[in-house]
Order: sequence, then C-alpha cells, then structure tokens
Amino acid sequence: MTPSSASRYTYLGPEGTFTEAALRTLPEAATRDLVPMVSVPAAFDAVRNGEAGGSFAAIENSVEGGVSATLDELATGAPLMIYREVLLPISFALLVRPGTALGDVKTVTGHPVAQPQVRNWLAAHLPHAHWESAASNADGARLVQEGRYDGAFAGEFAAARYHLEPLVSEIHDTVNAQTRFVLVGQPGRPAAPTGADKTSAVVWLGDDRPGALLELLQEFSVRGVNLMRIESRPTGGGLGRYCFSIDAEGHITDRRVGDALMGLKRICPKVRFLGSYPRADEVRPQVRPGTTDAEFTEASEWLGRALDGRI
Ligand SMILES: O=C(O)C(=O)C[C@]1(C(=O)O)C=C[C@@H](O)C=C1
Repeated sequence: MTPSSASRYTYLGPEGTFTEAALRTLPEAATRDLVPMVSVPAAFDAVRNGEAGGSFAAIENSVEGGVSATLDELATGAPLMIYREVLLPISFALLVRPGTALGDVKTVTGHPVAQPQVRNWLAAHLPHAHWESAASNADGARLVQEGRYDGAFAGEFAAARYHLEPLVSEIHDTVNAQTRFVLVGQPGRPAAPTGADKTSAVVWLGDDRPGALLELLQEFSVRGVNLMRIESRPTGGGLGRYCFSIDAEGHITDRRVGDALMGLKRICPKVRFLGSYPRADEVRPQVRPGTTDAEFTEASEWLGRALDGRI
C-alpha cells in the first residue's frame, strides 16, 4: 500500500450519506482523503486490494437491526477488522426539487434501511406514494435531482449538495433512532483496550443438532461476558445454514473475553475474530465476581501450584 492509499478512507456514497456525516465525526477524517463508493462491498474491496487504508460503513440501526451488506461482507471474503465505531442520531428530511408541494409527491426513494424508519410517516402523509429503494439516501437525492423520483428520504444536510429543498424535516417514526457505523481495515493488532470496549466475531456452528447454539452461548455465559448483539446470517450453503454475528462486551485482552473466544474456537468449526475496539457510548461493563482478570490469573497460578505439588 502506498502512503497516499493508506490515507484514503472509502465510504458508501455518493456525497451526502449519513455514512459520510458519521465518518466526518472521526478526528482523523480531516486529514484523510474521503472517497465515496457505489456500495459497501466496493468500499471494503478497496481496503482488501490496498487502494485504501480504511473503510467506513453502517453496521446496525436501532430500528431496522443489522445492516446485512456490512455483516455479510465482514463474514465472508478476505478478512477485515473493525477498529472504531461511531453512533449517529438519524432523522430524515423529505427532499424535493424546489417548488414541489406535498401533493405532487407520487414517487419516493431512499436506502432500504431508511424505509422502516419512515414507514408510519409515509402511511400517514403520503399513503399513495410509490417507494423504490436507492443504493443510498444520497443516491436517492441525486435521483430526485435527475427527475427520476419526486422525493427522497435523506439527511437534511444532503439537500444543498443536490440542489433540493427539505419539504418536511425531522421525519422519524421512532424517536432517538441511531445508526452504528464501523471503521474497518486490514487485519492487524486490535485497537488498544480502554476499559469500555466491544469485541466482534462471526461464528459458524458445525452439524445441525440440538443444543449447538446453546453451547455457543454458554461459552460467554459461564465467563460472565455480556452479549450486545447476536444475529444469524445465512451462510449461502443452503436453507437452514446460518452463521452468527456477535458483539460482546469487553476486549479480547480481558481474560474472560479471550477465554470465551478460545472456547468457541474449540467447539465450532470456524470463528472469525473481527476486532476489539472502544465503545462509542463509553459504557464500562459490570464484571461479575469470579470473572475479573485478577481472578483468572489467581486461578491459573493455583493450577500451576497444583501441578507442582505445591498445594
Ligand atoms: O444511505 C445513507 O445515507 C447511508 O449512510 C446508509 C444507511 C445504512 O446503511 O444504514 C445509514 C444510515 C441510515 O440508517 C440509513 C442508511
């Protein structure tokens, strides 16, 4: 990778997406070359083939759940790792060409993750409008500028970029909706522990048999590791074949987390570590008695003494 490609960060474009807005909240974004891409896979591939040092993508929305394009990219293909996360409050504006009235809006567009966030508003205010999905909310705004649709649900900040007007602002069916974004890069050393961290992994179960998922969960439960998200995603290997995308509280250097991952490695055919990184909400985990690093160290020292006959 050349120094110029290392300083390049790709993101889901075109300009004016929520992804770009979230990326710009990272302090280092000011000194990076931010490159919009047509899709999350294209943005991640630029990192895989050395054309970019990092890529930024939405991974989870508080209304719609996991963002499949990102989860599937991280589970398959050449491995990437997560180094940072950002939370962004999401509120939409209905962007239209200047002069358009609400009664003129017959067709609307936006990212598929936007639709469930504005569904009730649409049903109440534009019940007959026809929705079609766009590659991103900003791409929807671009399509409205081109005259392909009458309105786009996007961040209000995208209006000026596409010479549109916000006809209605602050549209959100659920108050305090948030999207979580991640910065990914080539596999490397995990981000340093902060005490308020998250660990992500993808786990494949072996044979389809009773209790397999329970065994996976027990690796976390017996070590007092709290799961923040667990989601099944199809492996592509046929109906009923799923892998599990997991976020757990804590850092891989926390003994209880590292030990849980080793437990998974022993019982599952495949585990992909996706990184340990600081939690955007900076919440520190409540560590259950018996699962602190000191207690793990004490227990392994005890085992060492037992092996030496120093009981
Ligand atoms: O289309 C955009 O503006 C995006 O940044 C993508 C995206 C997503 O992928 O979830 C980001 C946040 C919103 O919740 C809806 C769409």
